[in-house]
Amino acid sequence: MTKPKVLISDKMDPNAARIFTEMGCDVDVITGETPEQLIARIGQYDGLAIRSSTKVTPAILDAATNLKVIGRAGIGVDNVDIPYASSKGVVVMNTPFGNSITTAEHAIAMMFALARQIPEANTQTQAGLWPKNGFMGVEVTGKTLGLIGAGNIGSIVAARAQGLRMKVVAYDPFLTPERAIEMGVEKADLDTLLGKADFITLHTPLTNETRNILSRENLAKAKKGVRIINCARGGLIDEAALKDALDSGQVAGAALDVFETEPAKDSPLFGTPNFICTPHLGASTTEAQVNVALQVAEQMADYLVNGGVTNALNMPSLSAEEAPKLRPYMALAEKLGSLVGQLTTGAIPRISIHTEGAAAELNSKPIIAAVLAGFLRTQSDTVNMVNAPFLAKERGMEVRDVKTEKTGDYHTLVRVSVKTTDGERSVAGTLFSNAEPRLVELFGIKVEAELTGDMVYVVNEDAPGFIGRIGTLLGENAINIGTFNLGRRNAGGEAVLLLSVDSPVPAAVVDQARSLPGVKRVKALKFA
Ligand SMILES: NC(=O)c1ccc[n+]([C@@H]2O[C@H](COP(=O)([O-])OP(=O)(O)OC[C@H]3O[C@@H](n4cnc5c(N)ncnc54)[C@H](O)[C@@H]3O)[C@@H](O)[C@H]2O)c1
Ligand SMILES: O=C(O)[C@H](O)COP(=O)(O)O
Repeated sequence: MTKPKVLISDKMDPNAARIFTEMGCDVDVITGETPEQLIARIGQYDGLAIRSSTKVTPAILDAATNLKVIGRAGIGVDNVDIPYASSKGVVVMNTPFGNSITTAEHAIAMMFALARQIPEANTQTQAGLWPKNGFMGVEVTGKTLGLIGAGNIGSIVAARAQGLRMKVVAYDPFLTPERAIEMGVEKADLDTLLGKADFITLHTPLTNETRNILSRENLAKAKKGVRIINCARGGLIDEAALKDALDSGQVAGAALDVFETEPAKDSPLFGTPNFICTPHLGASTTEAQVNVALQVAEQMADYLVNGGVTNALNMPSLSAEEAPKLRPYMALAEKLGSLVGQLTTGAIPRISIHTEGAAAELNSKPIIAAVLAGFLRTQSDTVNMVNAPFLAKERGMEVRDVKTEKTGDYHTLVRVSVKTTDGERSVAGTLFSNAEPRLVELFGIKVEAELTGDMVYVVNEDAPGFIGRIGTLLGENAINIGTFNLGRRNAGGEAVLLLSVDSPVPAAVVDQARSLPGVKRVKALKFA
C-alpha cells in the first residue's frame, strides 16, 4: 500500500513531521509559498497540516484532487473554507485545547504591558532617556476585568485574573448561570460590562454576531479610561473607532495581538500613544506549539492510516456499516441545528430532536450529535460532532431524544425543537430521494427549502408587492437570487421567505431590508 502523503505548509514544531513519519505517512515541510505555488503542488497530497498563515480557499481545494484531510494545529479555522472543504469531502480537524493556556497567558501579559506601559518605557529607557516620570501606571488589583467570551480561553483568563485579585464580569450569551457561578464571575449583558470594566479582554470567535462587537457605539458606552485587549480575532473591534477613542482618551490603552487584515504591515493604530501590539503571537510558546503539533499529526495520521476521526469540524465519528445510511441524515440534522442556532439568541435550556418514520429506526446518537454540532458551531469555532454533546451539557442544555414510529406527511422526518424565552420553537426537515436534505417546516410554517450557502430569512406580513420590493433591493445591491422559498401561516397573515443568494448579504443591506414596509425580521444565514 502506498503511504499517505502529507504537506506541512506553515511553520510547525518538528514533532509534527516526526509523528507523521512514525505513523506511516510521507511528509514534506514546505512553508511560505504563494497561493499559486501551493495550488501547483497540492494535488499530490492526502493531508495538509496548517496553522493560520495558509489560507485554504476554494481555488486550493479545487486543485487538491487527492486531499482527504486538513489539520489545523491550533483553534481558529477561519482560514479554511469549511463548507467548500465539506463539499469536496475533505475532513477539517483542529486541536481545540492545545494552545488555550498559552493564549490566556498572552492576554494577561498584554494587560500588564498596558497597565504599566512596559513596551514604550523599555524603548525610551534603552534610548538613554531614563524616563522615570513619564510612565505612571495603574494597579490591576481590585479592578474589574470585562470578559467578552467565556469559553476555554476566557475561562482560563478569568481564573488568572481572579488570582490577581480582580473582579470578573463576563458577557457571553451562551454562558449559563450555573457555569458563571462555577467560574466565580458575574454574568452580565454587554452594556453592563461596558459600564463596569476597567479592562476588557475579548475571547470569542469571529462570527456575524461578534464582528465589531466593540463598535464605535460600544466603545463610547465603555467606562472612560478603559483598557482593551484582543488576543482572539481581528474584526472584533472597529479599528478606526479604536484609534479615535485612543486619541480622545475614551480608551486609555489598547493591546492587539490580532488585526482585521493580517499580516498587518500598516495600520492607523501604529504609533498611537498607549497602543501596543504583537504579530498574532497568542499561541506562540514552545509548550503550546509542541501540544498542537503532536495532536494535529496524531489525528491526521490516524485518519489517513486507520480511518479514525477525532476533533473533526465537519464529520461525525461513525462505524463503517452505519455510515452510508446515516450520512444524509446527519447532513440534514446539522443544517437544521445550524438554522435553529442562527435564528435564536441567548441560552437554550432544552433542545429536543424528534425522529419520525424511517429516521426513527436509525441510531439517533450521530443524528443528535450532528444537530448539536450545527447548533453550537454558530457560537464557537471549536465544536465538532465529538465534543458537541459534552459542550451542550456543559452549557446546561437538556438534550431530548424523541422517536415516533408513525409517519405524517413525510415518510421520514427530523424535527429540532428548542425551548427559548419566547416559548418552544421548532424546525423540521426530510430527505428527498432518501439522500437530499430539505427543510419542510420553519417555526410552524410549511416552507420547503434546500439549506445551502448564503441565504436570507425574512418574516413579513403577507401582502401584495412585497416579493418585488425585496427582489429589487437585492438586485440593486448586485446580490443574485438563486432560489425563492415561500410559506405563510394563512393568507394575509405572517409569511416567511427563505432566499438562497449567490454572495453574502452585507449588514447594511440586511438593515435596508428590515426597513421595508411589512417586514418583521430579517437575518442573513450561512450553511455548509
Ligand atoms: N491570538 C491567538 O493566537 C489565538 C490563539 C488561540 C485562540 N485564538 C482565538 O480565540 C478565540 C476563543 O478561543 P476559545 O478556545 O476560547 O474558543 P471557545 O469556543 O472555547 O470560546 C468562545 C466563546 O465565545 C462565546 N461567544 C460566541 N458568540 C458570542 C457572542 N456573540 N458574544 C459573546 N460571546 C460569544 C462562546 O459562547 C464561547 O463560550 C477563537 O477565536 C480563537 O480562534 C486566538
Ligand atoms: O486560533 C488559533 O489557534 C490561534 O490564532 C493561533 O494561530 P497560529 O497557529 O497562527 O499562531
